[in-house]
Amino acid sequence: MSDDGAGEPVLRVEGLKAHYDSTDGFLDRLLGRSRRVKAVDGVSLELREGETLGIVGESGCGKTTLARSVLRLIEPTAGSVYHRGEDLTALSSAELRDRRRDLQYVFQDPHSSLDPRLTAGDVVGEPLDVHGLATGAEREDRVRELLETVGLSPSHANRYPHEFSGGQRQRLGIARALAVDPEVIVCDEPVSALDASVQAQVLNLLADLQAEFGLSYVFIAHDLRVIEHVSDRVAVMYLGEFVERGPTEAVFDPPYHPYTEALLSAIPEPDPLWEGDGIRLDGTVPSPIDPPSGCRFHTRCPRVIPDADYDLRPETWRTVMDLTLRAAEADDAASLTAARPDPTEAPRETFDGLVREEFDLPDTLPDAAAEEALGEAIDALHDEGIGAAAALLDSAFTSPCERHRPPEYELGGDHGIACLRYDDGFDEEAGTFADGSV
Ligand SMILES: Nc1ncnc2c1ncn2[C@@H]1O[C@H](COP(=O)(O)OP(=O)(O)OP(=O)(O)O)[C@@H](O)[C@H]1O
Repeated sequence: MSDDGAGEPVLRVEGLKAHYDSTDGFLDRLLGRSRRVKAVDGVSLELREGETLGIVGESGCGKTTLARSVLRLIEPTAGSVYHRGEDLTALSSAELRDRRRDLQYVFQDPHSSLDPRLTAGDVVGEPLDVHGLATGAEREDRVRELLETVGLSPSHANRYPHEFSGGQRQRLGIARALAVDPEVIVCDEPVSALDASVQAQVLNLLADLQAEFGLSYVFIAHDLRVIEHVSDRVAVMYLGEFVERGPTEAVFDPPYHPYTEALLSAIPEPDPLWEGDGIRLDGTVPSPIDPPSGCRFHTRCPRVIPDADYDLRPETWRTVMDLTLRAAEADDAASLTAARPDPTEAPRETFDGLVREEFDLPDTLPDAAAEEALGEAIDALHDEGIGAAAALLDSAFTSPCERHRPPEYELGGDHGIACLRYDDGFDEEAGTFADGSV
C-alpha cells in the first residue's frame, strides 16, 4: 500500500516472515520431517509519525509473533524492518541494543513482564542504567517524573510490582517503556488483561502520552472495539497475513473483507459503526503449519465464492464446502456425523439425513447437478468409506477461493483488501478472470 503521508514512515516492514520450527520427536527427525509454524508469513506495513496502527485478529493469527519480530525480540525468518530508513534486520546486536531506545515494547501481561524482585523505581530506572542515560540524583528525579507522568505516585517507588493493581502495573510497564524517550511503542494487547473500567483509563493514558510526546504506536489487540477506538489505521490479520488494511473508518464502516465483517459481527453488542446483518464465524484459526491453499480464510469464510458450475446461494455453498473440507480431514465416515454407534450401519436414507443434518445441508440441493454430485458422494460415504467420498467431493466442489491466493487489491484512499471478490476482472457468475482463465 502506498504511503500518502509525507516522507519516510517511522517504521516500514517489508515481506516479514517469522516461522517457528516445531519439528518434534524421534519420528519427525527419523523421517527428516520438518514442521514449520508459519506464524507470520509475509507481512508489510508502514507506521507513520504520531499515528496508531492497530493490528487485529483472533487468537493465534500471529499478532504477538509479528510484534516481536518487528523489534527483533524474535529473529525474523525473512523480510526487512526499516526504522527511519535503516534496516533493523541488518544491525549487529550492539547496534540493535542502541536502537531499542527508539523502539519500545509494552507487554500484554503486566504480572509476568515485570521483574518481581525489582522495586517500581528500579523497574522504571533500569532502562536508564542500560542506556547510560542518568545516574544518582538525576536518575531519581527522572524516575519520580516518569511515575508521575503515568499517573502513579512517586512515593510508591519503593514498592514491588505485586503491591500494585493490574492497571497500576501496566502503568509501570508504560513508564519503563517511556524512560528512554522512544519514538515508537509496540503495545501488545496492553489492556486485555484488565477490567473494562481500568482498560479505559490505560487507553486514555496512552492517548495522552501520544499527544504529549509525539509517539507512534503499533497497537495489537483481538478486541475490535479497542482497536476501533485507538487506531488511525488498521490492519486485519489472519493466519500470518494481512487480509485488509486501511484507515479505521474505511475498514470498519462498512466492513469489506468477510473476515473483518465476521469479527465485527462477533462483537456481542452491535457495533455502532456498522448496520449490517451480521455473519457468523465458526471454528478456530487453522494450524499455521499447513495453512489452507488459496485464500487462507476460505475454510471458514461465510462469503466463500461458489463454484460457477452450480447455482447455489452462498449459505448453501458454505455447507457443501464444510462437508467437503471435513471429509478431506476425517479418518472415517462415522466421525463425520454425531450419530452413534456407527451411522454407516443405518439404512442409506437415514444416513443421508444424518449427514445433511450434521452439515445443515438442505434435503435436496436446489441445483440438480450439485445434488447429483452430493448424492453420489453420500452413497460413496455410506458404501465405500471416507476416501472414496472425499475424492468425489473434492473433484465436484471447488471454490475459486481455494485455487487463487488473492493479492492485495487497492480500493482507493489507502485501503487494500486481499479477497477475490474485489478483483474487478473476476466474473463470479462465470468463474473466470478477465483473461479467460479460471
Ligand atoms: N515458540 C513457538 N513455537 C511454535 N509455535 C508457536 C510459538 N509461539 C507461537 N506459536 C504459534 O504461532 C501461531 C501464532 O501465535 P501468536 O502468539 O503470534 O498469535 P496471536 O495472534 O498473538 O495469538 P494470542 O493472542 O493467542 O497470543 C500460533 O499458532 C501459535 O501456536
